[in-house]
Amino acid sequence: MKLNVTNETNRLKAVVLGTAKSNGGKPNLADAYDPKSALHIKAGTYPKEEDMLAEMEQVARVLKKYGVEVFRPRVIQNYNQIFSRDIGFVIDDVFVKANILPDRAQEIDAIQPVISRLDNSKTLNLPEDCHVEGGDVMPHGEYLFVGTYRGEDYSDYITARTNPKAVEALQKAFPNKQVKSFNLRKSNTAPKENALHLDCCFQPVGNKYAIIHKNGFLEEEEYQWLVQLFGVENVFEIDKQEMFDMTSNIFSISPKLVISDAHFKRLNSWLRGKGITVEEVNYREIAKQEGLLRCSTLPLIRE
Ligand SMILES: NC(=[NH2+])NCCC[C@H](N)C(=O)O
Repeated sequence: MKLNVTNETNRLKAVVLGTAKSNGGKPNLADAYDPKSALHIKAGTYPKEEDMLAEMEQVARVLKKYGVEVFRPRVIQNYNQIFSRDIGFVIDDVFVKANILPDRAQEIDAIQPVISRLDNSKTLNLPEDCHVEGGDVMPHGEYLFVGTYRGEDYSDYITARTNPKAVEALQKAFPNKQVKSFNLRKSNTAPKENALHLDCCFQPVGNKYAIIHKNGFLEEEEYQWLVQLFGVENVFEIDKQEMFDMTSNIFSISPKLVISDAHFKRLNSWLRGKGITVEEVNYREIAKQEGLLRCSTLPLIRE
């Protein structure tokens, strides 16, 4: 299989879609690794497997409708495998294995059948002390955008998943790309103050647009840099509640076609106004675990 991903929106050909099968049910509060899951565990509203399964089937159906080849992970019993995005990522024709949160380390085994189809020279393992998850990594033509957390207290945050060492290693591994990193706001306890990954507060869409949440960025100038790159008139700014709802975490099948949540009324009508077709699904239960459509997909081939 020849991989190819150079941006977030080119016509999608092949993708891994996570699975909610045997996801292990409601974790103990102490075992939650993001604040939004913790909130729902406490409130007694943690999502049920059957509901999440049904939601993810809607996405599978849309992908198939548009002729996308869909791979699913092998099911590991009682293990959360919904958010395939984070376990690895494709940059150009290279598959990079993520050095993910130890709680999620087994997830990669489940896509071994996909990895084994790749040329060995086209897979990359970063050194163990380079922490990185796919939700923080976005190729964008000549650029590689990477969400990170640069604070000295990095290790206090279970919500900080990509460290500056990984940013450096990615720059070394992809010398032809200009790596642009973004210091993201982290909170272990307040989901509205937590940009868990870059894709929780930013994502390019269409051929020149982007969705963004200012408060997700710790450095004003890094936020401004993105706004200038896309042009202020092409940027859809979302508020705290919208970030909490995961509004930046839609998924592009092509520059003219996205999968979005039916509840994102404001975003969806803005997208349609830009000539983009919006396939709506219901992903409200998945969203309770602080991830959404981008997080549950791992693109392998885009045109
Ligand atoms: N790319 C993403 N934003 N992924 C979301 C992952 C959510 C999952 N609950 C975690 O904390 O790891």
